[in-house]
Amino acid sequence: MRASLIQMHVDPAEPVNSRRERAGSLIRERASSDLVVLPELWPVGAFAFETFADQAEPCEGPTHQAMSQAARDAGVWLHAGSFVERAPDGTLYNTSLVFSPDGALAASYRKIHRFGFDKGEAVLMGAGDTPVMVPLPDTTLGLATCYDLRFPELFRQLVDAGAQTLVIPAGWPARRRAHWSLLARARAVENQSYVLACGTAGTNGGVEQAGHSVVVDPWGEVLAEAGPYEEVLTVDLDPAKVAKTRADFPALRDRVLGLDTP
Ligand SMILES: NC(=O)CCC(=O)C(=O)O
Repeated sequence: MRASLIQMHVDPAEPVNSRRERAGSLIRERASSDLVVLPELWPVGAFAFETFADQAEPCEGPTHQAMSQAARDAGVWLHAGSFVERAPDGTLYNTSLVFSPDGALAASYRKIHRFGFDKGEAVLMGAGDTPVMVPLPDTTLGLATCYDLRFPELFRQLVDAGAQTLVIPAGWPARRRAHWSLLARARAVENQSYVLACGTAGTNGGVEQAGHSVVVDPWGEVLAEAGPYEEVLTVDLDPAKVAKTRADFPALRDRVLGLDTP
């Protein structure tokens, strides 16, 4: 299974429409991949909070349409990263979309853990409350977004429900790059799963982005890692490696659940 992670440069100087077109072109260039992944909030920038309300779209807005078309043109499964969704009741969400190769929407996921503590995304957006998985022909995706990476219980829930490949679009800041790399590997090792973690390059909202998108295998080996600039990582995954790792080193089986609270 060939996966491509498109680490886009997100710069407020580039109009959203042209970035959307550019994303479509980059996806079409990856027609030889089975799965293409984009980062978090690439239309606007994960830290460009002041633009969220203006750039919010209904679920079937321009980003949905452009990504559906690109998935169909390329004939790929597309995790289209996330965009600012305006729900019918007016609430904003950080929403990821996954399209099948015929361009149909296969799944959407509203980010559960909002970043910013008492400001930014945490106050501007509503929180999702539903973990989401997407069955592909060769693997089952478990979806998470950026700050979710810090919450291992979400990933364990996804894995318990059958996820084998954890997909994490992000807009992770450069100053916490060490956490990003460490946590991506940790989630792969502890869950004996592939991790596809796709970030952005550039600076938005005054926050320099880390880049360094990474693909980690179920044993924790880094199969590919991007640098700090716009870049596409393409990696061949062996879906059977998940079951093999879990059988050869059955740590997931050895969990002890339901211990008394000390
Ligand atoms: N967009 C985000 O979720 C940023 C997360 C982050 O900066 C961190 O966890 O650190």
